[in-house]
Amino acid sequence: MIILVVDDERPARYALCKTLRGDGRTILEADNGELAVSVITSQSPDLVFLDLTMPGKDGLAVLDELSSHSENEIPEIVIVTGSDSIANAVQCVRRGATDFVTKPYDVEHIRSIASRTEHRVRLQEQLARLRDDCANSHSRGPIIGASRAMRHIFEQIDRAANANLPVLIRGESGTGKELVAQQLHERSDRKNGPFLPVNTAAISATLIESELFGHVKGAFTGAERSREGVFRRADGGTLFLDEIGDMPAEVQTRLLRVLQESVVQPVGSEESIPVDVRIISATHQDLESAIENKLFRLDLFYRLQGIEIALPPLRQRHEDILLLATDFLSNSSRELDRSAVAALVAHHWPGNVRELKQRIQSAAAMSPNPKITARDLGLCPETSKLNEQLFNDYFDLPLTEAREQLSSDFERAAIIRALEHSEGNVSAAARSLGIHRQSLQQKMTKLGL
Ligand SMILES: Nc1ncnc2c1ncn2[C@@H]1O[C@H](COP(=O)(O)OP(=O)(O)OP(=O)(O)O)[C@@H](O)[C@H]1O
Repeated sequence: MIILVVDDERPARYALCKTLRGDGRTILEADNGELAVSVITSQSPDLVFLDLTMPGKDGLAVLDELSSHSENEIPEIVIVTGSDSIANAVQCVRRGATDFVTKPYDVEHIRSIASRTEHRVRLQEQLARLRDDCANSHSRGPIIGASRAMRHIFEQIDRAANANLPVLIRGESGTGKELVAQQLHERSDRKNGPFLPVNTAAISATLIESELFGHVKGAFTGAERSREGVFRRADGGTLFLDEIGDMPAEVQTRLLRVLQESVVQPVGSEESIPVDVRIISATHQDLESAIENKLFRLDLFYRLQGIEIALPPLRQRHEDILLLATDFLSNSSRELDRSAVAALVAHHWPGNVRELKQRIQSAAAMSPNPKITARDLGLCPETSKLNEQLFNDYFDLPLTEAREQLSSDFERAAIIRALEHSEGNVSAAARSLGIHRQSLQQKMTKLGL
């Protein structure tokens, strides 16, 4: 804790400083109002004992000046005054001072004021730490998640960021693999270097080598100029190789060489150029079966896998769904209604967070009402429920019974969905289902709708 003692009289300052001395306390002194203002603004003391009567800028003027700097928080200020100027001291309290003491002061009273501030400072520090911990446990940069699985991912990001080993990120499409790769880069010593994402599945097999390693002029028909390639462009930074499960075999071989020797050889060149690049790769493919089927090199797999981070699908982390949904809505004035909340939690999320983001953002843009419904999200609660339980409820039944039950459950869900879409208009629902109105009415009666 920092305490500032302001008094123009040296012996008075000395006595107060002596009274206040203690473990963990830094005591600063100022012998005039000007200096007091400058120390308060530059050192941000936690507690100030301010003499009211001083030549030049007195205590009241110091307070006035501090309150005119509205950007700075006024610290806890205790006015020290003679018994003849209590009225002025009261004035000071009105202008923002916390308290006042009269001279000759009681030493124990002064010490108790300091202890009280010390206690407050400690509580504030604890609160700030808790707030940080809390914010930290729910996000890493733009990555949000409160589930146990995501908190584990956050710990892995923290540990892996500076490990300077390759990282292989696995997970279904839309689970946030690229976001994780970015955070690993942002939190590493390489953060001032480039972060280059390359979708290896999107580059044509004929161009991929030149894309990754570059080429020299004339290396092949159409190579009118030499090209650097992403490895050299990412020198000193991180290269994010996405969809590595779809990389052609000959590129796998050359990539392995770069990883083993840290040199690249541009297409058409004999020259080996050293590169310092950290590789983070990602895939949604089952690499083990690709290896078994000789589609992916085992030695390359081991090279890329240095550290493995496996992102769980969204349907396995229900706690994150509403947290993410609320975050995706944060720039809009819309809210989710109860049907939307139920549907979000029940949906199977085949497209993971990408699908959630897209559904929320499009509902927020398109919904005419302030409350977003399940229908605005394109999620009918009945079908979502069916989706979630799909097949699970039927496995224990004999096959023929299961087939009948499944068919009748599906019919019910399809009818409810069609009726919801047509806002209860039976003719329109029948049209969308491709059946006659009477037939739909009979089915509705049978199903008790
Ligand atoms: N935990 C998360 N918090 C916030 N946004 C997320 C999270 N996970 C994914 N997203 C968002 O979802 C979208 C898809 O994420 P990303 O591109 O990182 O997924 P991916 O696993 O790399 O997908 P793909 O395999 O299809 O390339 C992005 O808009 C991303 O910002």
